[in-house]
Amino acid sequence: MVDQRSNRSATAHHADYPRVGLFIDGNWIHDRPTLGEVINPSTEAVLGKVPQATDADLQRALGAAARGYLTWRDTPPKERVRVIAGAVALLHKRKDFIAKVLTLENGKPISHAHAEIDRSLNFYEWEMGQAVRAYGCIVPSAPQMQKLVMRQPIGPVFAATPWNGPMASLSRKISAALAAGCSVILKPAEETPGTACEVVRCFEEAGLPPGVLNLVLGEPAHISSTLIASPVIRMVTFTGSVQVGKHLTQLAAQAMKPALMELGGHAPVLVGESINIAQVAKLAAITKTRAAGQICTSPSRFIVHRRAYPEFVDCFARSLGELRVGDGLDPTVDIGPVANSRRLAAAEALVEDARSRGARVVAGGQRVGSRGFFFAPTLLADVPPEADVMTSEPFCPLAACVPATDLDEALAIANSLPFGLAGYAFTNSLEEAEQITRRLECGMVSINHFDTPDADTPFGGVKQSGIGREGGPSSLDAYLATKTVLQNTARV
Ligand SMILES: NC(=O)c1ccc[n+]([C@@H]2O[C@H](COP(=O)([O-])OP(=O)(O)OC[C@H]3O[C@@H](n4cnc5c(N)ncnc54)[C@H](O)[C@@H]3O)[C@@H](O)[C@H]2O)c1
Ligand SMILES: O=S(=O)(O)c1ccc(CO)cc1
Repeated sequence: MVDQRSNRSATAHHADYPRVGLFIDGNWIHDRPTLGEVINPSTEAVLGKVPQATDADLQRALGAAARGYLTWRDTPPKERVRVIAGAVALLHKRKDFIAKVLTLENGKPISHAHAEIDRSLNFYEWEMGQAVRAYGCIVPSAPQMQKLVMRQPIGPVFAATPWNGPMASLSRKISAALAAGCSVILKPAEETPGTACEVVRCFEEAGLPPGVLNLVLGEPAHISSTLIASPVIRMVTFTGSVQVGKHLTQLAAQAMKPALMELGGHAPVLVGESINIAQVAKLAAITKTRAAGQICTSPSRFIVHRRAYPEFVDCFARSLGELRVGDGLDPTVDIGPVANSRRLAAAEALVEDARSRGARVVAGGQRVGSRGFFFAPTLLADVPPEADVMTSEPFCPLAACVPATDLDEALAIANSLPFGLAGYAFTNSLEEAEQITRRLECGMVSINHFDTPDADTPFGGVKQSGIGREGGPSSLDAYLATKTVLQNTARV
């Protein structure tokens, strides 16, 4: 996380943490005023400093992205793939180091950091395949008239990415943009810039031409408004909160630019009556607490058949209680800290609000220790619909449980929010599963497991959870513009 308080005692850089810089037109820039410090959420120690791009830096990044685009657009797809593959090879080679950087700045357990890197590498592998298959088409026509549909890279892209998946989110975006032939100005989260710098370094060393991938850091609102308004930028892609997503979409609309938005959710989990309750509860505890509950697809609202409810609540609470909270660098730890003191305060407030409205706190409910931003895996039962946790994304290791009498009631609760990203259901009834997949208002639904889309399937939300999809067979669509060519082949 970035911390602008000036009273921190430790200022030395952590030995395993890279120096954070801006990367513009193929050059690293470090000598800029400090925006804030990167803080290890497990220890609250300072890891490094975040340099703040000046307005001149932003203009240089725009100029570089414009030139980089012309080079990369005209680079044959097979050659683009060769360069991306070189970067991927370096990412593989440096995986242990990058995983440590990711855990230091984000807090997630080191094995989860490795898993996030593996997942990210899949995104690059998938988009390399897509790069050579960005086919257009030929439309049947009359003699001497050719009707062609070409798909060309849309142009320089502005990509802003969050701290909760410091590598996965930016990899989704730059893998597709670079495969399509676009240049990119990346603004990673100021909280987790080290991982982003390491990824960019791999592309630099793999021979990506200058200006094709640029990295800027600074005041997010200023960077976004400057870059999105510039005629150089042709497309905006963001992963983060609904609130910021709406703001960036408005900026994009003012400049008539397409926006790909992967925003928040509040994932419902429908639990039927005839399932293996202990098994599902254990899986729920593990999934709920991944990234300390700070994933947009985190299961949040457990809507449980009334007859299974008491046993499910018991088993879920027990499974949460068995998980070990601590510094992610300790390989025996299951759950790391939340990202910052804001998230800790948010978790405490959600628990207090629910408790004051009559909910039962059946596991956790408070912070752990006095140093680091640790919050106990928490389960709230019998949560009334008016409690804040039932309507606002918790983004902490906190699950809410409510009973439902039948599927109609469960679906009504699940669909009652203006969000629709992930949804989950556990049932052994084929009929129920069919109804749930059809009626649940969300961009993805997993039945009888908690997995979320990998590179090969589309990922994105409905309602306020976003616009557009990442991954899957159409992953390059957002980064390509369609051009129709009507060509009279007769002599004129
Ligand atoms: N969907 C996701 O993956 C995701 C990721 C992070 C946060 N969130 C949501 O956001 C909530 C608040 O988290 P927070 O306290 O870190 O939020 P925040 O709004 O203070 O900042 C979150 C991130 O958004 C970025 N940001 C903020 N304003 C921006 C702008 N104008 N342009 C570009 N980037 C901008 C920041 O750089 C920061 O990294 C969470 O509770 C969660 O609901 C969602
Ligand atoms: O830890 S991961 O599951 O890889 C992950 C991916 C994306 C994001 C951003 O929402 C967070 C965590």
